[in-house]
Amino acid sequence: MPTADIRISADAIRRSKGGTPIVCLTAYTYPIARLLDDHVDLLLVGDSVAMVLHGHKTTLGASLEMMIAHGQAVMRGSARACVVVDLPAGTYEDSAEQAVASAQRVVDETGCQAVKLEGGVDMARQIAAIVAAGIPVMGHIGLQPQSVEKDGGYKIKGRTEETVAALVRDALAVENAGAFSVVIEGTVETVAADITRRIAIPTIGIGASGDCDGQVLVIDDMVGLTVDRVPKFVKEYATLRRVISHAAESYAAEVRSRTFPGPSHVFSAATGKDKT
Ligand SMILES: Nc1nc(=O)c2c([nH]1)NC[C@@H]1CN(c3ccc(C(=O)N[C@@H](CCC(=O)O)C(=O)O)cc3)CN21
Ligand SMILES: CC(C)C(=O)C(=O)O
Ligand SMILES: [Mg+2]
Repeated sequence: MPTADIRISADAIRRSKGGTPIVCLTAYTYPIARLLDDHVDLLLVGDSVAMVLHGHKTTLGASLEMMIAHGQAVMRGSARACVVVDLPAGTYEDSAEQAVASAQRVVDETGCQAVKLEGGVDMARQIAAIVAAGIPVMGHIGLQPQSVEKDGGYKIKGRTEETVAALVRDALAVENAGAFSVVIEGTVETVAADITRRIAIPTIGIGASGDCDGQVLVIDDMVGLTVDRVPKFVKEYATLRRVISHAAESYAAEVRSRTFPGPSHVFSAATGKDKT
């Protein structure tokens, strides 16, 4: 079990701009949180959980209940990392009141350090209201997966002058609304680097720029567990697909040949180990 409950706060993340890059990964489960907690600054319970663990086609399959259940699992498995939980689509866009109610429920039921929501100028009121309620907010601009249907796919942002200007306006709006940091996803590299220089809160890049103040990846992508095609910006540091497939192949062969269970996996009457 995790011991010391001295977590990195959202404010500590905010103050770390300009220092060592911020290390962030998504986490959705207790064992993965246990394994990552020693190595990262920030664990993001992303709404990507709907796709990665639940098999939904898009992140629009995430619900507040799903995010809370995974947020609780990640909090149980971590002690040190700052834990941020995504607000899923349909739980914050309508009004500041709806956004505060959803954020408050996530924090009350999980104990996480902060929430994240997608949007810039269009969500500034929601961000400001959640911050005013005492809950730190991480912004998310650029490619916004919750807008995949409106956008007609996962399209890289900032390829035209107008979209570059819109990205800068979004970054400034998120900063001015009081967010402690902002994810920049799927943008032209120079635009993310430029925004990083222009705002005082840390930028966390994903498919954005090495000049961002930190980086994030989906954990299953990073360890090579994603079975569907991974985005171009992913680097696989392991190939767990292969490890799991080989383990299942060996297990199946041993069950069919009656090699498993072996003598050490069964209980004999003599030792009494099978008595209850
Ligand atoms: N496993 C996983 N990892 C992720 O990083 C991730 C998800 N799932 N699901 C939600 C979003 C979607 N993501 C993506 C997916 C593809 C591109 C991408 O490479 N887009 C190309 C092709 C666009 C198209 O097909 O039209 C581009 O050039 O824009 C970017 C981000 C990132 N997020
Ligand atoms: C990849 C990050 C930024 C995310 O929003 C998610 O995993 O849902
Ligand atoms: Mg997300």
